[in-house]
This record gives sequence, structure tokens and C-alpha cells, in this order.
Amino acid sequence: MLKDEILRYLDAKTKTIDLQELNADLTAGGVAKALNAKRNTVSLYLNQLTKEQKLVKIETRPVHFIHKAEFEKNNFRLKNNIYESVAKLEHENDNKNVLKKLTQINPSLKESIERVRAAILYPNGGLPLLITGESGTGKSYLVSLINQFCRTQKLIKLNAPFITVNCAQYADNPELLTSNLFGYKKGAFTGADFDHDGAFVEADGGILFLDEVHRLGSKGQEKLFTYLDQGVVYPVGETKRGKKVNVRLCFATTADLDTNFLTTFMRRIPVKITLPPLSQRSREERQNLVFTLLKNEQKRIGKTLNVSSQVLKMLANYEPTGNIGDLKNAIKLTIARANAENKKEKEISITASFLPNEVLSNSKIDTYHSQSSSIVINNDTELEDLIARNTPEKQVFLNSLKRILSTYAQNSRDLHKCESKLKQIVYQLFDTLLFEKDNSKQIPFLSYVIESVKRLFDQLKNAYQLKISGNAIYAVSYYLFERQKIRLDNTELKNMQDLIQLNKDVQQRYSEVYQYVTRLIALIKDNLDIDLNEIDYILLTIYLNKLEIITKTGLVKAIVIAHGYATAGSIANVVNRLLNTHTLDAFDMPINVSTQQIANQIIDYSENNDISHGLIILVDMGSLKEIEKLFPRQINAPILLMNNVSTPLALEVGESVLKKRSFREISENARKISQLDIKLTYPEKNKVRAILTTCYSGIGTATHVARLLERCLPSTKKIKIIPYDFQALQDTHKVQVIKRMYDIVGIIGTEDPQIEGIDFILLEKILSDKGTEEFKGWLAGSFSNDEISGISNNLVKNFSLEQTINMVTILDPSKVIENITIFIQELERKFSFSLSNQKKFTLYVHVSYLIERLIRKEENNLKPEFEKQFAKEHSQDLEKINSAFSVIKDNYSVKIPRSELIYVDQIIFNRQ
Ligand SMILES: Nc1ncnc2c1ncn2[C@@H]1O[C@H](COP(=O)(O)OP(=O)(O)OP(=O)(O)O)[C@@H](O)[C@H]1O
Repeated sequence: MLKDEILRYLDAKTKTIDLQELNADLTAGGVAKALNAKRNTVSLYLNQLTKEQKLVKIETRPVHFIHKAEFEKNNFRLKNNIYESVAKLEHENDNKNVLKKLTQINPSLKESIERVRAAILYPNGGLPLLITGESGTGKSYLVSLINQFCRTQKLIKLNAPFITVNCAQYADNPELLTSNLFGYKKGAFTGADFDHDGAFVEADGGILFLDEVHRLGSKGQEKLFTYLDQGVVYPVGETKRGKKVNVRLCFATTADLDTNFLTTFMRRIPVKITLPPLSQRSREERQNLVFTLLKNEQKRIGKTLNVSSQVLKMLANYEPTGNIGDLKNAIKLTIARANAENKKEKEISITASFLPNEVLSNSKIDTYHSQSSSIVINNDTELEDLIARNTPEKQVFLNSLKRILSTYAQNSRDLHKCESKLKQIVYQLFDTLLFEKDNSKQIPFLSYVIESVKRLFDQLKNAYQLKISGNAIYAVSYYLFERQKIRLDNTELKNMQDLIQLNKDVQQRYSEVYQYVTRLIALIKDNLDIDLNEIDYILLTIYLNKLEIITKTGLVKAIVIAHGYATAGSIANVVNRLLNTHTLDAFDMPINVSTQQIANQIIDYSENNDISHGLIILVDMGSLKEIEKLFPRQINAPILLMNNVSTPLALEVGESVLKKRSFREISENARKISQLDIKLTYPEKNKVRAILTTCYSGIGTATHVARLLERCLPSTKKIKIIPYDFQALQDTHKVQVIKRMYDIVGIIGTEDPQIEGIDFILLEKILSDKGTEEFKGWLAGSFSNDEISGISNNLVKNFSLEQTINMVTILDPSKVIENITIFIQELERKFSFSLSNQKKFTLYVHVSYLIERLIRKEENNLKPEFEKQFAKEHSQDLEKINSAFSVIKDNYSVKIPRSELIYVDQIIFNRQ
């Protein structure tokens, strides 16, 4: 069939490909001509084969096609099957470091590999190399890596030959071996009917690998001297005119060097290395090899592997006589068996029952490493992540850092392009530190760090009025605990410039979380004396951004400023204790402090605390006039300034803050307590433009929508995106406060809160022509036309359903969509109605977020009385919703709490 023919043809052509000079043989026209077929039909098949991942398409002009597997065999792995250019394709070449990678996985080979490198890089064609080692220790494998290394380092041409001759195949016929190696002349022996070039001539310009070289015998070895000494080979039957060839020689043998080789031959091979058998490798190294082989198999079959800890342990302890070769076969067999039993499953569990008998009986009992847990290996799992489980913390840390920086550099230093990849690396790092390292021991310093981080988080929560999930405390504590052991010197951070740039990008991209992290790091430096730098800003910000950090709906901040050693502090203390919560902050000022210094203190406070809901300042001075004047415009919140502070006044204010009284009420009540001046100022001139996001199903989803939107806007902060609780937007008083603080441009959400004078765009309509136009209109005052058209392009990218769901969950979005679609169909069937698109969209967003919350065991609480009453009134409907959730419950092993059923009911029926 033509399609197969095309594949065979390109397979052959790819063998000798030179990426720098792609020729016409690899184009549709070239293929059509060579196979004498119609160009259109050939094009059709070429594209089909590309889709089937058998070919790789390079979109040069004209377009070229190469055989993927053949290319990867000789060169490097390709992640995609379509590339814009040869340069883009070459970008994937991480084989430059194949030898380095080998030593990362096999530390026992480090010294040998150093010598191999030195031999290869030796001027004028390198030095011959002899590799010894038991069968299956990886001799041939090492030579294949040497081959890749030579090509990618451009030591030989990309299409240079790589010829292997297994001398064992000629065990009984040394003459045949010699003639195959060196060639022969016509008539040299019976049957030599024509001149024949041997392997040496074939390998000219490339690599010749002689495996089982001890089978060469002494005569064969002697014949090699001529080449080794003069670079010339003499075909059998030719004694005068030798042929000059340039071949890099690699030899391998399982035999003893002293008894099987001529000493004169041995003397001519300057570099000899021995690969150790599995039994002489460390447990970590054997485990690394198991990971490597498992990952290779996973890639081959394309399914997710869930490998039990028992299997991991047994494989790591297996020391067969056939070494890595046998280990590889055992792993192949195990996975084949597991796969055969679970043919239809996309994820296969690899348990001990699938292991071959040899592994079960030969694997040593493991008593020492009883900690290890099972692992999941899927398409996204990188070998580095698996290896990290075995590596010392500093190495894990450095490896992650290097991967972050190289990913960033490879993506043209554009955070948007590599955001998800970076997140994956960071989450993996934290997971490794949290779950994989042996944290079971009681370590006093770790307990101290946990206690301190708890305290620091409390301060952070107070400063910014945040709600931070409990996980964060442990994740950050373990991180810091490991981090303080690591001292990084500058030589380890070669890409300092990139680091600084990435840090800036992260700051812009996640400005809100970055602000918290900055404060957190300052607190850590002060309290725990751990030295942190840009790296930590980047890692902590990306990690904490993943967790739910929600600004609690608005408490006003209040501070007491008084002269004297502890006046302000003691007033605030009393009030905080009486109110049983941290409500007031305090600043004690020296007696002779200037008003300007006080103002500076306040500005400083406003920069480190979330005062967006307002700031009350209680001072002990007689006149406010002077202070008020000193507040420059940068304090961007309403400020209520009161003088003559006393404990009763502070208590009244503290209580009012907790009760969320308005500034007007607070002022009136304060006047009842004492004689005082009160000034209220609004930052009218500096009002920030803001777009609000809201979602019927709660602040969590609104926050996610806000993040999606932030991704679309340039990071100029000309417009703030603020998530708001839908219920809060129903409260006219709260809306008034928001309006006073911000110039609200519009609201985007899943339900219109119907605020007078403020435009609303339905989330699902934002991509419609009308929605996008309206949104662009909102931006007109703040951005240039170019920026606006960039933003509208970003909208299309970020607001597809898949993207939206991708953003709100860590789960596989396509699976999530699939399951929610079934859930919605079930709902419609059970209630015999059909939901509007808007409702469906809301359900997709809400339920995907809900699944993730349930997996993380975070609940969305309702007031108990309300929940009870609601459940009583609508029990049948809640039951139907619950049973429609079966698909979600089964697939994610979660239970749906009653409060969540009520949320869904509210979305469907708008019931309050
Ligand atoms: N470090 C390694 N990482 C991953 N796979 C390896 C490694 N070393 C060897 N292998 C794999 O193990 C198998 C056996 O290795 P190889 O054939 O290179 O061993 P050998 O020493 O040449 O054996 P023999 O002497 O029997 O020819 C091969 O399939 C190879 O791909």
C-alpha cells in the first residue's frame, strides 16, 4: 500500500538525514517523484502519518517530513510531531548532555564517564575506547549514548555512519570476521567474486563499535594495529595499497582482559572502563534504573502506570546475573502481564502479583527502606521527578531550579508560555519535600519551624485578612526546613539574570500572592533567621498561588499611634484581649518624634497591610490638622482619623470594626465616648479603576475568574480585577463602599448582581462578538488600541471552557468536562427540564471547582440553620441532585456534602 511505502521510504531517507541541509527527497514532491505517485495523494498520506505520530512535519518552505522513530533512534527525542522550523526542532535536543544525564541516574559511572568524555573529545578524532563489564551492564547502551553525544556535539556529522559488528557471531570463522571488518579484494579467497569494502570503510567518518571484541582472536587484533598506528586498513588480499579511513573505535567485552587479549593490543587502547554489575551499585542507583525503565515502558504503551511500593522495592532489590538487561526484561514482562489483564483501562495498577517468579524469588528482603510509597507514572511524568525521590534534598532543589530556569529560557523568557510547566515543577518539588522525604522522625527544629510558620501565618492572616488553607503551613514549613540546610553559592546559579527576570515576571503575574510572600519572607528572615532570596520568592509564590488564599470580605484595619514607651501597645493589647481577636495594631512613638515620621510609619503600614476596606487611625495628639496634611496621595483608601485615643475609645472602635459598622456610625459612637476631632478622607483623586468578578457559587470561583481575566490584561495594573462574593454585591451598603473606593468599570460573572449604573457581562458571553466588544469598551480609557486587541486575543485563549476549567482545577480538564457533561445530562433527565447554556456554563465551572475542593477536603460551609431549613423544604430535589452526582462520586471517590447539594440547587433554581 502506498501509505506503507511512503513510511518505508522516509524511514530509509531519515537514516542519513542532515538537519542543516534538508533535501528535496523529504518533501511531498520528492516522495511523490521517488514513488511515482500523485502528489496530492502523497500529501494526504503524509499528513495522516504525521497525525498518527509516525512522521514529523517541519513547516519549512517547502514542508519536509521525517520518520519519527528512526530520527529518535539516532538523534534525540521529539515531543511534538509538527515543528515550525528546523531550529525549533533542534531546540528539543537535550541530548547534548546525554552523558551527564547518564551519570545523574547512575552515579557509580561518574568517574568512568569523565574518562569516556575525555577520550571522545581528544583532538583529531578521539581515542579508542574499551568498555568491559558483565553481560547486561549497559556496554552497548553506553556506546549508543556516545554515538548521540558525538553527533550533537558536532564531533561527527549528523548523518555519519554508526556501524556495529558483533564479533561473537563469527566465533567459528575468524577469517570471515577479518574480511568483513577490513574488506577483501576480488579473488582473495574462493567466493570473493568482487572487491568488498569492510566495516571500517563503511564506518569512515563515523563510529565503529566492535562488540565482544575478544572473539577477534590474536590475528584479528594484530590486524587492528595497522589502523590504530597508521589510520590505514588493508583489505584481505591487498598488501600494498592500504585505505586511509577515519573511524572512531569503541570496543566492548565481557571477557577477562588479562587472558583474552594481546598485551600489545591492550597497550594501544589507552582508555578502558568497567561498568559495574547491579550488585555493586547502590540501592538508590538501582531504584533510579527501575524508574528509568518503568518510564520507558510507560512511554511505549502510553498508559498511566500506578506502581505499588512493593513492586518498586522488589525491583530495586533484584540483582539478576543478566544485570540491567534482565531487569529491563522483568519490567517489560511485568507490565505486559498487568496490561493484558487490564486491556481496556487507561491506568494500570502494577502490583507484585504481576512480577515474574525470578524477581519474587531473587529479590532480597528489604527491611531498611520501608518508607517508600507507590508512584504514578503518566505521560506528563518526567524522569527527573521520579529520580528526585531518591536524591538528596539539595540536589532535588537544585535540579528543580535548573529545570525552571531552562524551561523559562527555552520559552523565550515568556512566563505565559511556560506557566503550566513551571507550576508542575514547583508542585512536584513541594510534594517531594513533603511526602517523599523521610519526615517521620521527630526533629526538634522541624517542630520549631512548624510552630513558627503557624505564628507567621497568623500575622499574615491578620495583616491581609486572609483565609489560608491548613496545608500551606506544612508545605511551607517543610520547604523552609529543607531550605535552611541548603546554602547556594553563586557558581551554582549561573543564570542569575534569568532568575532576576523570572522573579519580576512572577511578581507581575501573581502580584497579589507575591505581596503576601514578600511579607512572609520578611517575617521568616526576622523570626527564623533563614536566608532566602529570589528563588524562594519564585517558588513560594507559585506554590502558594495554587492554594486557596482568599481575602475575607472586608474588615477595616485600625491602628493606635501614641507617644511613649508602651502606651499604644498596651491599649491595643487590652482591646485585642477583650475582643478575643487581633483587631488593633499599635505603634509606640518616642516622645520627640516628628509628625512626618508618624506619617511615614502609616504609609509603611499601608504598604504592608491590606487597607483596601479602609483604615482607622487613633492618635494621642491634640490636633489632627498637621497629620492629615502629611498623608500623601499614595494611601488609596478611606481614612478615618481620630485624636485623643483612650482605651474605651479604642475598644469601641475595635468592636465596630468587627461588627463592620460604617465610618459614619463609628464616628457617631466615638463622639459619645469622648471629646475628639474626627476627620474622614476619601482618596477621590486616585480612585483605581476596577473590574469586579462574581460568581453565584461563591468567592472561590470568582477568584479564579479574576485570575483568568488578569492573565488577559497587560501587567500594568491600570485596572484592578477584584473578586467579590455574589451575596456581598447584593448588599447596598457594601456596594456603596466599593463604589467609593474604586471606579468600577464593570462586572463579569455567572449571574448579574444588578447594580445600578454598572455594566455586567455574563462570563459565557465574553467570547461572543457583543461581549468582547463591550469588554473592549470598558478598557478604552486605560489601554492603547494595540493593547486592547492583544487583550481580546488573550480572551479567546483563556476563556474557552477547557481553559476555564483548566484554571480552576488541577484535574485533567477533558475528563472533568466529560464527567460534568454526564452529570448535567443526568440532572436534566431526573428533573425533566433542559438547562440554559448560561446555567450549564455556571455548573461546569462550579462543579469542576467543587470536585477539586472535595478532593482537597475543603468544605464550603453554609449557616447550619439555613442548611437544615433548606434541606427540609427541598429534600426531594437535593436527593435527585445527589443521585445525578453518581458519576462524579464514582470517578473521584468523593462524597457530596449537603451544603454543596444546596449550592447546586441554588444555581439551578435560583432559590435563596
Ligand atoms: N543505564 C541504563 N539506563 C537504561 N537502560 C539501560 C542502561 N544500561 C543498560 N540499559 C538497557 O539494558 C539492556 C542491556 O544493556 P546492554 O545491551 O547495553 O548491555 P551489554 O553490557 O552490552 O550486554 P551484553 O554484554 O550482553 O551485550 C539494554 O536494553 C539497554 O538499553
